[in-house]
Amino acid sequence: MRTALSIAGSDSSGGAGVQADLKTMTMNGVFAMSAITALTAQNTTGVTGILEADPEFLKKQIDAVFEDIRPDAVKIGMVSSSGLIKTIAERLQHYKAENIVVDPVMVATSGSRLLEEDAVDTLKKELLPIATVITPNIPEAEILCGMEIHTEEDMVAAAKAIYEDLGCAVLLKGGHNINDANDLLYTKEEVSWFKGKRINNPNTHGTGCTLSSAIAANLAKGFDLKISVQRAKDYISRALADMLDLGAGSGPMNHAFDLKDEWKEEA
Ligand SMILES: Nc1ncnc2c1ncn2[C@@H]1O[C@H](COP(=O)(O)OP(=O)(O)OP(=O)(O)O)[C@@H](O)[C@H]1O
Ligand SMILES: Cc1ncc(CO)c(N)n1
Repeated sequence: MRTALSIAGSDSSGGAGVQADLKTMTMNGVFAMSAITALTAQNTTGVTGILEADPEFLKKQIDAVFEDIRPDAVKIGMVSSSGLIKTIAERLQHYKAENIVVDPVMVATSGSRLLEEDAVDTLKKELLPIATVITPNIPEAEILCGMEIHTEEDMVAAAKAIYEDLGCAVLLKGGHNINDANDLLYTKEEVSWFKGKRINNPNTHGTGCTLSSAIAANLAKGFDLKISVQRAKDYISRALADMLDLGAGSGPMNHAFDLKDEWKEEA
């Protein structure tokens, strides 16, 4: 069985973070493991507390995984602060990890900061350049490239600027657009659009975590990046279409839908 590791924060309400990652990876047919960067006390209405792991303990978790069950892919979500980012980058390079998907999580859907402001530079210098692909949403991409994004042309220009600055493929997510949910993949070879019909579901807590984990799971199974992104997009559309409605705020997606074997198959 193929394997994947989520390096991310815990979401007590189960919709985002490590909990979303493990559900998504399992549904996509890989064995899922975790190294937790931070505990959050969180629900659909917001984050009420954050307790970071210390970098030495995060290192122990990553070492425990790599020295026993080497992951075929690694997804990285909430990294919280510079010390944790440096530890992750150093360990992944040490183990020559492959298929690294970084979701540069900065602010939760509810508005709480999940990355310290002064850690953005460390993220850009140390972690993003070693990624196979990064998956910023529009506000995150604006911070990474310093330009405003209003149109699809702006999305192409921003993804190009980030690619040229950091050297990693960029999947710029359009989930924050009003009318559609079109994502743009910018790689060394080509620019591809993944067109998505916007599903009228306000419960989008954890969409970014789910998409990046589904990409990692499909890379782990041997699909190339473009196919992995398409399969991940199909997965998230299916999960959103279930219209689960839990909690008072932006609720989580359903992952426990009837499983088709095609979600699990390897390349
Ligand atoms: N209402 C929707 N209908 C269809 N697809 C959506 C919808 N909302 C988001 N998506 C898709 O979900 C994925 C995640 O996108 P989004 O831009 O919402 O990420 P994010 O802001 O990082 O998520 P998070 O809310 O977890 O921080 C993208 O593929 C996006 O196109
Ligand atoms: C722990 C955690 N990671 C990521 C996100 C982004 O959705 C969140 N809300 N919580």
